[in-house]
Amino acid sequence: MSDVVLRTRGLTKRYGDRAAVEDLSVTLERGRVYGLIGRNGAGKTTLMRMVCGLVTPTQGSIELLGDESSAMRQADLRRLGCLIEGPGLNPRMTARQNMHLHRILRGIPSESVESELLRLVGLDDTGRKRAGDFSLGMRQRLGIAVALIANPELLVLDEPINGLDPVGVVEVRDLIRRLSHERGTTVLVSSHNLPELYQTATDYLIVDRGRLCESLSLEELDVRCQQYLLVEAAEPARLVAALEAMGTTGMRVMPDGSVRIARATQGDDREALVRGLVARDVVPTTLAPHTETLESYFLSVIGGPR
Ligand SMILES: Nc1ncnc2c1ncn2[C@@H]1O[C@H](COP(=O)(O)OP(=O)(O)OP(=O)(O)O)[C@@H](O)[C@H]1O
Repeated sequence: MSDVVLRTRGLTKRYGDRAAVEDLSVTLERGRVYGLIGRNGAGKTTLMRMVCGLVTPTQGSIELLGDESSAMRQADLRRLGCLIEGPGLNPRMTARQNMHLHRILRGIPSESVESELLRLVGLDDTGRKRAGDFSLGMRQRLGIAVALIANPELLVLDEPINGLDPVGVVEVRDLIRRLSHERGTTVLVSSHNLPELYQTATDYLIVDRGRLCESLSLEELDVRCQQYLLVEAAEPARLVAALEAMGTTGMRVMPDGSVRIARATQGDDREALVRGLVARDVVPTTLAPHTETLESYFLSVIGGPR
């Protein structure tokens, strides 16, 4: 069985002459949790809507579970569950009745799936309480249970923790983790809460202005988020040339012209660094140790706040 669950190639969605998503190619593998990161309007929801067949791409292709077609077939979409822009629940129905309704609508014969999923999301003891009286966290979990009704291999969640209190956030996080660990479900989840995403995702997709800026695993992120020395000078190009001439390793030039030097590779001989730069007629205006977080890494990739 292939480990690739979803592959997009050159995926583009234009509204008028504006591209919401442009030439975006990603590969999602089985059992991994992909955190989709981008500022407001970056194209996250549009990408998710295309993946879920809710919006037709202007260009490019989506291959779901090895099956490629510009308009994905209904059978493929059954293997995909999504929670985009709030769960489609009937507020007058109980959790069980909502599950029952969606099971019948999706044509799933096995009734036992209702109890099984309600147990999985921790809503098996809500009895006669109606969904309209649930907390936001309970509603989100019920929405996820509904999205899971056809036992999908890919689950797409657009900002599932938006508006949740800390308890609700932990509940959704635990649920996502369990789904990937215990069921091998692949999850694509967007969030603006980067510290939370850091605890949930195994991989990160950073998008900006509709384009994929970077795709990296948690392990790669951790390597990059190690401690580093931030070096800045009045003329970034001369700074970089001087550092290269000094044989500096583990160096990363940022969009703002600053340079990050991984301390693991270069050590922490700041004095030698200053001497080397000054000898090459470059005076560092900043030379300071830093530790990167997912948040600062994200900002460094997209070029900082606009
Ligand atoms: N139906 C539509 N018609 C016209 N423009 C749209 C439509 N849907 C999205 N857009 C535009 O596409 C761009 C990307 O929007 P999208 O909702 O995908 O971003 P996002 O990353 O999900 O943002 P947010 O984090 O605020 O939810 C935005 O400029 C938005 O205005």
